Amino acid sequence: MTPDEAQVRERLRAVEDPELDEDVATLGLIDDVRVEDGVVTVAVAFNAPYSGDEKAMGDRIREEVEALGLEPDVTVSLSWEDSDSPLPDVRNVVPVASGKGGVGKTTVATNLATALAETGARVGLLDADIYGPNVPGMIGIEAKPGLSEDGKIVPPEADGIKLMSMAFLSEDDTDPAMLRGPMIDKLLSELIEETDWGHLDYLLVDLPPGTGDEQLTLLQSVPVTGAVVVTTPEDIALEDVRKGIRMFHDRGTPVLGVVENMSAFRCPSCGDEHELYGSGGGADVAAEFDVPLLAEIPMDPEIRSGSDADKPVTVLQGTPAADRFFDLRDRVTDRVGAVNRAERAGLDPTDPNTPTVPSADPDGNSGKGDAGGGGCGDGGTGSAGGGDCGD
Ligand SMILES: Nc1ncnc2c1ncn2[C@@H]1O[C@H](COP(=O)(O)OP(=O)(O)OP(=O)(O)O)[C@@H](O)[C@H]1O
Repeated sequence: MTPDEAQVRERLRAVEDPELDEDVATLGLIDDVRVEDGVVTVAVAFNAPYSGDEKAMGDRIREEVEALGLEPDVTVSLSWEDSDSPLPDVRNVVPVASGKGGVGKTTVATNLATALAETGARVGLLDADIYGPNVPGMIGIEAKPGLSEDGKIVPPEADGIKLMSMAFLSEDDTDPAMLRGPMIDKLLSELIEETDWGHLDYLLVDLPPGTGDEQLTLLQSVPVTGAVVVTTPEDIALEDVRKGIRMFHDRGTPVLGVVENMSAFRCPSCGDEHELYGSGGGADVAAEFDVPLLAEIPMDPEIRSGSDADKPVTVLQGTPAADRFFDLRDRVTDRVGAVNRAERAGLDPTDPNTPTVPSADPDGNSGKGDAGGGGCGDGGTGSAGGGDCGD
């Protein structure tokens, strides 16, 4: 006799979530199961396109369905969509922040954006660094934004990334560095909401350094998935990064993790790495706040010349520096997935490493949305090129 939906759900208890230490059915991540003509359609509540963990879980679900003698069709459900959000078509907003200036925040944001775009993810980058909006230069975008028929700003695009920057504003006699308080709030909100981003898997935001009003404006105006916090290893930077992490946690915003930049000097001739400013500071701060250390990126002339030549180093494949950023991308997508799934499961998304008994109904009847939305290969939005669930 063909197994029914309840039996399939029971079988899916064998699929463990690697971050939340619980199975996907118990966590309430199976939105729907349908059995029809030997095909099982499973709609999963995953929302981190190109996350290796979510791809692996998709593969495991397929294996379990096949073991029941049925053909699997794993799709991403649309239950994540939030029509009340000011950015309903943007799946994940990820600010890149730093406690102090000059630590390499923009370098990390631009390289992370190009590394994400390299996978095929739909990526936007908002350069909200009011005091030094330098992303267009670093990423090599010369085109200016356009205007759509319905009056929205159309961001220029390069290397698969849509970019909006405070730098574009200086064209109309407005020096962003002269702006203060409410004007900054207004401009930032406009840049975010009046831009026609289209469907995005990830919108990265290069925040101004520090822990002031501009950062808070952003946190208030859009639903932030989680922040990447960048620091250098020396003590003074670490003190500032602590403030940054506290700011996010005080507002209930998850911190995806810490990036220690310029953690050592990579000698271009011998390839060895030499610690100039000490090491392990980023790891210590990450441990102190119980968030992951996402990457240790050495000071590398390739990274520097990449920014100077308007090409993030991740556009060049196969260099040691590019590989660090590809690893960072993989960690970030997995963490985005973990934070989203923790929230979905009723766990504390600011602390997904500490699972508690989930409040979700173990039968998966979360009551949120229905299944059958876009397949795992299309990011659940119906258009091409999005999420990857192991197809
Ligand atoms: N790992 C690295 N190796 C070599 N050079 C780097 C590295 N990270 C950043 N740089 C260089 O350091 C300079 C400052 O970096 P970046 O502009 O990214 O810092 P920032 O934190 O965004 O600064 P700001 O606070 O001014 O916005 C740039 O010239 C960049 O190319």
